[in-house]
Amino acid sequence: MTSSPSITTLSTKTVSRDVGNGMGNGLFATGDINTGENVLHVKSPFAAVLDTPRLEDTCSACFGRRQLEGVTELKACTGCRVVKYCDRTCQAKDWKFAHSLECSIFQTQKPKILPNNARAMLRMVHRAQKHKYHSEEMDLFSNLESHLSEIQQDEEHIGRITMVAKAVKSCAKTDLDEDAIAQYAAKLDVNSFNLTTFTYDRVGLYMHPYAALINHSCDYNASVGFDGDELFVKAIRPIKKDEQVFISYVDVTNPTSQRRKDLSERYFFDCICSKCTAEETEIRETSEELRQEETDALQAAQKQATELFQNPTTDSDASSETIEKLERFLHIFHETTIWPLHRQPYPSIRDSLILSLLSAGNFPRAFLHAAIRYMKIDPQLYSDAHPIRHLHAWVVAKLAIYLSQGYQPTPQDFKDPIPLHEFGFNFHYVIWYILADLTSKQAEGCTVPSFKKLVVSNFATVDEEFKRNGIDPRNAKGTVSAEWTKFEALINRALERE
Ligand SMILES: C[S@@+](CC[C@H](N)C(=O)[O-])C[C@H]1O[C@@H](n2cnc3c(N)ncnc32)[C@H](O)[C@@H]1O
Repeated sequence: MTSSPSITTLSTKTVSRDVGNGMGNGLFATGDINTGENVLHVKSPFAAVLDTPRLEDTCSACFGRRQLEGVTELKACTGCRVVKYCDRTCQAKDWKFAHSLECSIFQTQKPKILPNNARAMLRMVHRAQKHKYHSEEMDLFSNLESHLSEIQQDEEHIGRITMVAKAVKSCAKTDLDEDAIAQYAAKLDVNSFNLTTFTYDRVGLYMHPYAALINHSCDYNASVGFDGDELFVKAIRPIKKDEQVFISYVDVTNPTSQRRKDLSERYFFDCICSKCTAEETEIRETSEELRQEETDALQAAQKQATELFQNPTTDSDASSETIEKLERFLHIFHETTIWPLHRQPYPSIRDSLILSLLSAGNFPRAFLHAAIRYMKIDPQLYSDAHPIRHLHAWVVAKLAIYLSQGYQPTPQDFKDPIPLHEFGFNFHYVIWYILADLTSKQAEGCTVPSFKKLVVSNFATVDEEFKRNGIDPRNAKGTVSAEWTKFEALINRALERE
């Protein structure tokens, strides 16, 4: 059976229907959808909550949107003092949405703060009881896959679900029994999204039962992004009428075996997409072609990398030991000479290093690695429209702006493999070029509206600055190209020293 949703807070170019072959329901395009177009836009969540550490520094109504636009100080709810808001507008919005139903519970729980999934369940249980959901949303939620029978086979998993169901039952004002609440918990596990800011930093979890109908493929055709509490699913490549819409549930830059493990552990299925099948054949063929010493070098590097992942560091660990360790691992892969820059775990280690360098305030070195990622790695991993491609370009431009605006090098910076004063290119032309390129790709890009606005307004400022100095880089193609060549040479030099 096909059905088009009539939920007023949702607009979409899809219908849901049974897929067959064990996938359950899925979403299918009702017409041709171009790259960058909205496949689905949900204006109001079923439930969205912040991760516990983010309650302190992120608004619980706009999830950081207005902070990224300039609001600086958050005010705590005077009732529970657990959630914080930009101002009265954000507070009133969340009070009406669900906080009026949970504020007194948060007060009685103090100083304990319920975990994010329990807070999301409280919201769902209470809003359902107050008939705050469209009946169709409730029906969709009821029909979602919970995988409870599989979860029951796993003692640790069912233990976690039961514990959270008990916690919610003990504090919620509800007639639902613990088993029914456990169903909510299981559905949340299988169907929720990572809630992110419009610059793609994770801040919490998000649930909407129509968006949850999108199935996974490692060769996906759509991507998910958030702008405050609004969800956008955009076409990452053209989607034909009647084609199924797919997103990626896991990091598909990981090898097939890792993806399969991640998907079966959280979503209980084995992926048989074209990418998984093709990669298996490719790996077998490549390993037959490699000489023995190349295989040995790759295996040694892989072994050391595996050891790193057995002792993972937190993403933004700024300690010098962590930075040294991550750099050592980059060096191991570099030394093999045949490990591609874009093959995992090489790119993930660089991502962690960039975050650590940013937290440690080492901006010149963070810039070099972010530039390597933008120039050499992303084009291999992501299509032009992919939001990660846009985000990483934005990070390079932002760091370049920061370094060009009176950044004072620290004594540490002078010890860097390539110190800032040796960068040797004109930042302004490179910033202009990256932002001009990003701006020209906005229509087909899969980023969300606030991100697009940020890029366009920053480009306008940089362009204005040039014009004030009597220069239009559009008419100085030779200079832009010469500066870009120097920038590329710097990246190559940094890579040689990896
Ligand atoms: C977020 S739900 C997607 C909607 C789901 N098909 C339903 O009918 O409720 C995730 C679940 O859908 C199924 N699923 C998603 N992608 C799949 C795939 N590529 N192959 C098999 N099953 C898939 C799995 O059961 C998974 O746990």
